[in-house]
Amino acid sequence: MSTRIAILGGGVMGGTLLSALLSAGHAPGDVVVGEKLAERAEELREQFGVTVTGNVEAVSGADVVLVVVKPQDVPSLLEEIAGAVPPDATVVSLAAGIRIATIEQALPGVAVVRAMPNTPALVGAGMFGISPGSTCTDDRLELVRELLATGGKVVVVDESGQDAVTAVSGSGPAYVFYLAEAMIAGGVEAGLDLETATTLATQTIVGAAKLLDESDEDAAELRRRVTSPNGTTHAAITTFDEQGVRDGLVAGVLAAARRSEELS
Ligand SMILES: NC(=O)C1=CN([C@@H]2O[C@H](COP(=O)(O)OP(=O)(O)OC[C@H]3O[C@@H](n4cnc5c(N)ncnc54)[C@H](O)[C@@H]3O)[C@@H](O)[C@H]2O)C=CC1
Ligand SMILES: O=C(O)[C@@H]1CCC=N1
Repeated sequence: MSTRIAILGGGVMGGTLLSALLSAGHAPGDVVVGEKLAERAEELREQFGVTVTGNVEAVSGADVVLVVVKPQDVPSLLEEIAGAVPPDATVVSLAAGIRIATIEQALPGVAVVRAMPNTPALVGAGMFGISPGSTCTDDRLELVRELLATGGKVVVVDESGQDAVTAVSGSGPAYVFYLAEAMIAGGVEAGLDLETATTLATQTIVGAAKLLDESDEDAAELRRRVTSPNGTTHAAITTFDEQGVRDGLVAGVLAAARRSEELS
């Protein structure tokens, strides 16, 4: 039998998951969205042909409930759906910093999975780190893995690793966009027009990411292969090191992990 899915919160990430699930062949009739903004609800109905309704109605009969509202909206949402979630449903929270224990306390007896997504899921190239709750069986975790895999790659980590996952892949797309902004700015300063600099930087990041993904070599070796002795890359990397760019990036990732810990 097909899996019935409720998506609570149809914003950027909820809409992304909805789109990924339907593209992967889940029937619009098997997905119900709970979205409180009337205008957004209408948009989702029109674009995807799914039912968009209240949260309580959305979770009734669901096998899997995806919680995709902002972290600060999670406690009241859990309170709202507490009596309505089927006892054999699996609840997946994608909200940054919300602990499994918090959800298990709010929904006693219900199996929980915590997941950290990222925005490249918008183009089917997302990264999800998922952690099973105390009563989540391997079968349920596998079902959640399969559902999220429609939007990208999925790794299973212990919940204690979620702050690090958030720091590397959750926030990570922003680091790459930051690099892109800097490469474009450098290109313009070196004499290119903005459009050309943007095309060069974008395709370079896409190509390097693809090479890193598909090559058997690690990042350090791939970098070494671009770097001729005393050449242009050497000049750039030496300057990055002198200016503390690498250390700054490592410190930034650690700051994100600490912030994630603070927020939960
Ligand atoms: N955007 C990102 O890069 C990432 C987002 N996340 C997580 O995904 C979750 C959602 O984030 P976004 O989609 O970016 O936010 P968003 O603001 O675009 O979407 C949230 C949606 O939930 C709706 N909503 C709020 N309260 C509701 C309620 N009680 N019932 C039904 N709908 C309700 C809002 O109207 C909105 O459409 C957050 O918890 C965030 O931590 C996690 C990692 C990355
Ligand atoms: O910046 C944030 O707090 C969220 C979590 C991961 C990505 N965005």
